[in-house]
Amino acid sequence: MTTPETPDILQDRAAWLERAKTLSESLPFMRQYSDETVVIKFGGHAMESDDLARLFARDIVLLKQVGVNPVVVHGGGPQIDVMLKRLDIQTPRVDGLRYTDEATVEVVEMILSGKINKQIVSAINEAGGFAVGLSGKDGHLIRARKLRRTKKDPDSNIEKILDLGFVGEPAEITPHILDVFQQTDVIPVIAPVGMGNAGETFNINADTAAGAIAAATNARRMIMLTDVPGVLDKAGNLIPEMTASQVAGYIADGTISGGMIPKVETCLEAVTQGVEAAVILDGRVPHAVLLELFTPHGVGTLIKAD
Ligand SMILES: Nc1ncnc2c1ncn2[C@@H]1O[C@H](COP(=O)(O)OP(=O)(O)O)[C@@H](O)[C@H]1O
Ligand SMILES: CC(=O)N[C@@H](CCC(=O)OP(=O)(O)O)C(=O)O
Repeated sequence: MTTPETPDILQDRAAWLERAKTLSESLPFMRQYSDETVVIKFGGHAMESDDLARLFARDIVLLKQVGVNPVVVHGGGPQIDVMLKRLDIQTPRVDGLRYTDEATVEVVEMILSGKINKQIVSAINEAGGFAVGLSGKDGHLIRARKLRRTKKDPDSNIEKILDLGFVGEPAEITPHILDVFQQTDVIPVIAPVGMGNAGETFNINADTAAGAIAAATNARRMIMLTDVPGVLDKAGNLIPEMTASQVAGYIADGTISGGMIPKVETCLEAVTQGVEAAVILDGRVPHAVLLELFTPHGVGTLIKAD
């Protein structure tokens, strides 16, 4: 005899069966990444919704639980913007990088190493994980130096040296402290702040820091979570795959601009240095990391060497 609940129960059962099937199908992918390091860059835009930040934290805990070694490197650009505005400090950006004077670098370190880092650590710990927050200063993880970069002056066509103040770049990564965590249940969460030889603090673009850490840890994959579906062409369509020479062309013709420049450059650098694949993904999509790693339905832009 059927009761009024029967259809619901059957529906529930079908839904759970579907979930069990999905889980079972992800087994070969999980095996593929078992004991492998995956560096995940969690961008400031991707973390703006509390719900998404909670889902992200759960996904990171799940990765660790199934034997992957996730290393989280986070940004916080929009959150730094808010604090600088409150303090009435004006800072321009050049090609996606924040000009960083002495007052700004203090705020950058406070927001990245203090506020955001601890928010992510807390979210992962609340989700049942065991996260530890570090900045590039801890354990000499990121020894930094002043960023050396030139830019062509559009009028004279002459390469000019860019002086971005306390913007740094990784000079040397000492992954020793991360190696220690790999043998344990600890999930490292890294703020992109580094120390120079003279003890000065450098503000490092989070994408750049993630790339350097991915290369130094021989990561299998680097995943960049941001607030767009990936790299878009001029008509707004997703570019599913890009090689080094295509990246250069897209930057030159203005298709790729602003914060997307350090992202694609970092991905290229990472794959050139041995990271198997670098992907730019939409962090606003729930479970974007799990979809990318454990299903054949990864979406976004994959960056490959030429
Ligand atoms: N070709 C492009 N495709 C997609 N986004 C682009 C492109 N060129 C520039 N962008 C900009 O880059 C931004 C992502 O970089 P950024 O703001 O630094 O993100 P995050 O905070 O996640 O690091 C996008 O929101 C978009 O405004
Ligand atoms: C030099 C430089 O630009 N540093 C970045 C560091 C944070 C960051 O990269 O955050 P997102 O990943 O959210 O953009 C900044 O000051 O905003």
